[in-house]
Amino acid sequence: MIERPIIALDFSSKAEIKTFLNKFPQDEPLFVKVGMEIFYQEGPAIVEWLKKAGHDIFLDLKLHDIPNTVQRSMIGLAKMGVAITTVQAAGGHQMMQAAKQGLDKGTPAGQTPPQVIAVTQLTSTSQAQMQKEQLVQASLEESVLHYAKGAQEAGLDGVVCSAWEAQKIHDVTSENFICLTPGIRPYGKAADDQKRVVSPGKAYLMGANAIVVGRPITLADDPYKAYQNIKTDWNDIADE
Ligand SMILES: O=C(O)c1cc(=O)[nH]c(=O)n1[C@@H]1O[C@H](COP(=O)(O)O)[C@@H](O)[C@H]1O
Repeated sequence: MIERPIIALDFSSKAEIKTFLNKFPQDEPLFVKVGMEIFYQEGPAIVEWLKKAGHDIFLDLKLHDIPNTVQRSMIGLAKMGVAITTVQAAGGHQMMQAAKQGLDKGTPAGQTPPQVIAVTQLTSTSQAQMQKEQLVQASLEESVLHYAKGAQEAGLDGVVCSAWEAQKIHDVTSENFICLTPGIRPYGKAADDQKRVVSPGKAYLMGANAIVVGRPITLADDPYKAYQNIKTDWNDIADE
């Protein structure tokens, strides 16, 4: 289990991230998510800068391409020294294997390769939407479980999913197969564009191994307080 909530740094510039992180104690190492929004603005330098400040990085670029392209991209990504990265499960078995091979090949000697997890069905997707837009006849849960089994068979470390699916994923894979869950909302907070939302404590009870939280922290009046409250909810139940 990753005890710190992973904070999604969904900002469009380093300056905005600086302002945001200045609201946290400067000696507190965080686990942060660098996603497409900031990565496409600032490039790998943002990862380097956050690492230097002592933070662990989840680099979420959701790779999805032919196996050769994904493998070669992962060789480059592995040099950035991040803890976790992502691919799209829909890219298929061979692509996921290629991602893992690329990370193993690209990781400098003596370092541990990043863990790689597969995005299943986005937490902003509802079952009705999935069936209509992706022309999938299965239920959303069946689709997520199918992707999770495929990711495990391809040698990946886990999946990104909603907490609603986490326990069943563990049942069909293993207890240590990572279920990293976004779509986290403390009780009473707006779901925004998310469809499958769960509170931090409930996510733990439902089998999540890690939570990713963006707007409930980044848009809070007091981000550090919001972070601490979420961390307490997530850890308190986990400690019981
Ligand atoms: O891969 C992700 O991180 C991800 C997958 C998913 O299914 N749903 C999802 O919300 N995310 C990410 O998790 C974060 C959630 O942000 P908030 O909805 O603001 O808490 C965003 O950075 C999303 O990109």
